[in-house]
Amino acid sequence: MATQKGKKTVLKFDSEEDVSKALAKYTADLSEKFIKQKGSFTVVLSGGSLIDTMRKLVEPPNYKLALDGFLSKVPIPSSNIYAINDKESPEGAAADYEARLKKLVESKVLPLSAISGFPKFDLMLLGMGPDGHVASLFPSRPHRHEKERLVTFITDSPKPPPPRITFTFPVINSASEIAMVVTGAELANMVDVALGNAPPPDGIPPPCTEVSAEEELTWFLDKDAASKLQTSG
Ligand SMILES: O=C(O)[C@H](O)[C@@H](O)[C@H](O)[C@H](O)COP(=O)(O)O
Repeated sequence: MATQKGKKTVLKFDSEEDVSKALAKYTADLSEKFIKQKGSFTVVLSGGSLIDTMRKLVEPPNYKLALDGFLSKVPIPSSNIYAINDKESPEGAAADYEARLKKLVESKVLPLSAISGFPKFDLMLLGMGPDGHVASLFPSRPHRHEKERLVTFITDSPKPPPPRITFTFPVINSASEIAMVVTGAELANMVDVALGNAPPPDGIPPPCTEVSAEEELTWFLDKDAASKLQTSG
């Protein structure tokens, strides 16, 4: 298990729709907070179904909330969006992304964590796979243990597409806030493992058990994903 630095909160909702609404408010509220604090809001978005679950940020009736609290305050010019350079090889794309991250630190867009010394994002929005992978850090791949680099890559991801780049845990766990957005019954067993209520299936703690945020890690679960948690959990 991660040496938990910040708080850990588990939120359970009746449906994925309710998760989506809560996630929109959570994101808009954090945007309000960080914009007030420092005039910027830095967010990392993982792939997968999370992107669809973010829909309420831009759908009515949440749209007004999201507009007032998020989109109007951080109209995101395309120059502020850092997509992966998929014209490069995985190795090249990882090096390119790492170089861009270092430039954001040099230009003071991203601070360094006073705890870890790694670049510190305000918010990371992450999903989790049934094997307990987070971002593209997979249980069976050594790069999950990378402790120096900011961005690494694999060419044989167990989840397609095979070539991927990913933030490493030193960067992920330096974030102020992390939302683990997990919905669906097929993830219920791994949620139980991730929250420390059940031993990992093969005795090796999967990446999801290593996630921690410097301020708060918040799990957004629907009823199905939370179905294995003890009722008091
Ligand atoms: O696939 C990606 O882009 C993400 O890096 C990966 O970590 C994803 O968040 C999980 O695999 C959950 O994906 P689903 O929510 O689509 O199952």
